[in-house]
Amino acid sequence: MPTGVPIEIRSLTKSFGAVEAVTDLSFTVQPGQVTGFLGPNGAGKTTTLRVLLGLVAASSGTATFAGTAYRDLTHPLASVGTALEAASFNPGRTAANHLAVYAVAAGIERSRVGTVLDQVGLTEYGDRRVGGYSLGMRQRLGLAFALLGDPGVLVLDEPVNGLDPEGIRWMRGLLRALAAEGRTVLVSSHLLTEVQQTVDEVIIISRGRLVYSGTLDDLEAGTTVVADAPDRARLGAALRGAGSQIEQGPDGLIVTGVTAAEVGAIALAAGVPLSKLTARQEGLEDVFLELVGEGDRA
Ligand SMILES: Nc1ncnc2c1ncn2[C@@H]1O[C@H](COP(=O)(O)OP(=O)(O)OP(=O)(O)O)[C@@H](O)[C@H]1O
Repeated sequence: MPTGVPIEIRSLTKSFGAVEAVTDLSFTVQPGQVTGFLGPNGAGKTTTLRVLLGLVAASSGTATFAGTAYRDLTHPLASVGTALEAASFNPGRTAANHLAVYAVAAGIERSRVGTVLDQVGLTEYGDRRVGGYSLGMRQRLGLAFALLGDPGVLVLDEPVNGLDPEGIRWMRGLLRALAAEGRTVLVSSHLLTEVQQTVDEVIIISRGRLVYSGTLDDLEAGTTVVADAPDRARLGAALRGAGSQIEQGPDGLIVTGVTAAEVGAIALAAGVPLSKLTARQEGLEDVFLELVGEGDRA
């Protein structure tokens, strides 16, 4: 059984002329779990993955597999399986033919072609030309290619994009099973909801910088407090004075970054009687949008 190694991104910066796509980015992706690599469009996910896979050079910093750069891997396809977005397959060739060509070139047993087609549910379509494939079938073929060398690490760019709900459920099961075997599985997406039930860990970037790295559970624990007082302005001033972030909500002040008990204590200390105090679990997507600075657009 292939075992995964950590993916290590260290102080990675990548500029394209005047555009800094990735800035001083550091994170580690551990084996044995599915990690989501999240951020809105243009956040720098694809750039990070392209540097990791040796497709573009970093401006500074490193992106390695346990210290080894992709180009220095002895057997790349057998170590790291990749499916980048918009993978291009010759439309005139069949899926089985495509995979066989790659297998032969990489010295991988031809029997793996049937195995991976089976793994991704394309066995009965293996002899059809890829030109007739739906987006979802192309995604499955991309994954079949990634699995061809039975690698310990999988790097997948937007793998559920284009899949129907049934396909997403299937992909979730497969990725979780691959991680449970000890592989390192990194899955990028611009939608947290799309991968929410698939990932254990999340890395969130925005404008090329890390904004969150940790478990999905910890991310979910973000709470908001709604508080109100007959004298709302005084309550607002007291909370602001204590360093809390507040905004006007329909039924009170929405306070972030503190617990309900802390809001109560701040109000008491300021001598402001409260008329309302409730802790509200934020929707996960709200937390995500807040982190990436798109809360206003939610
Ligand atoms: N080859 C390039 N030349 C110039 N700018 C680039 C190039 N590649 C990416 N960028 C810029 O770098 C930034 C990050 O892009 P990137 O594609 O990495 O983001 P992303 O998070 O993958 O977004 P998406 O989800 O849309 O793919 C963007 O501002 C993009 O315009």
